[in-house]
Amino acid sequence: MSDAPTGAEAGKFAAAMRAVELVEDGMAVGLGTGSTAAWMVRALAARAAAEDLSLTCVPTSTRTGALAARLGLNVVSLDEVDGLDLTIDGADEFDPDFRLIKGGGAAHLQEKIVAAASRRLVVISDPSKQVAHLGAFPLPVEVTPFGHRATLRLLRRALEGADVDGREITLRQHEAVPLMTDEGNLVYDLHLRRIGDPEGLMRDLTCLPGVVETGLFLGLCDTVIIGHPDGRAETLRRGAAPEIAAVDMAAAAGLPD
Ligand SMILES: O=C[C@H](O)[C@H](O)[C@H](O)COP(=O)(O)O
Repeated sequence: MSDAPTGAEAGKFAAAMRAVELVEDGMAVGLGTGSTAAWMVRALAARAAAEDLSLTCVPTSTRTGALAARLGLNVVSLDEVDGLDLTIDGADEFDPDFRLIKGGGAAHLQEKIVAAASRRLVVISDPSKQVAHLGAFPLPVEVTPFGHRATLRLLRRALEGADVDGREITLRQHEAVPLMTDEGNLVYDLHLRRIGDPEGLMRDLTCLPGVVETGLFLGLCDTVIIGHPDGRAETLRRGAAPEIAAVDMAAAAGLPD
């Protein structure tokens, strides 16, 4: 049990609560990673227990898998299912075409594989992630540890001709050492400030030897739910008018930790 969330956390909670309403009995569901996705896992666990839902859940990171299993969800690996009905995940940025930057928590490789195996990817967000153009959030690029300095040189060269406003690249650190992803790789963060051509940039980066995956999610997401701190959850769908629903914010106190 926990205190009622405030500020951005309240928005994340509202979005998560609204998103889990999309889950139906019998579904195979992809579980995203991050602080917003953690609200969703808790909300889903509460709903599954209250309604005795039979769900199969595929996590996108070891930490999400541990949380989901601890809260009693039926957790399996992606290779144990034929596909997923729905994945619910957070994002670091989304633009008006529902193009995303993900990977602030370094989980974007597994997240993208799970999203691509899902019929739908629904993003849950607080209002701060909505942007006119991608790129203010540094773009994560997962690379193999082998030859990563050579890969860095290739990344620098690829950015020379790219339609971006910044070109600084940093190696992601965790507790003063290079961060290692769940897949044993490293992450370079590309500080681009503005990405003029996300599709072209993704093509130019993913073809480089040593690059495993980028945090650009293009053409994968069809719905974004923005949670507001006052409990409004705004659902944006491609080609449809936004829908607003009110979420019971008091329900946060009843979620399992
Ligand atoms: O690698 C992490 C994921 O892509 C997250 O979904 C993303 O960073 C958003 O995380 P949060 O909900 O904590 O802002």
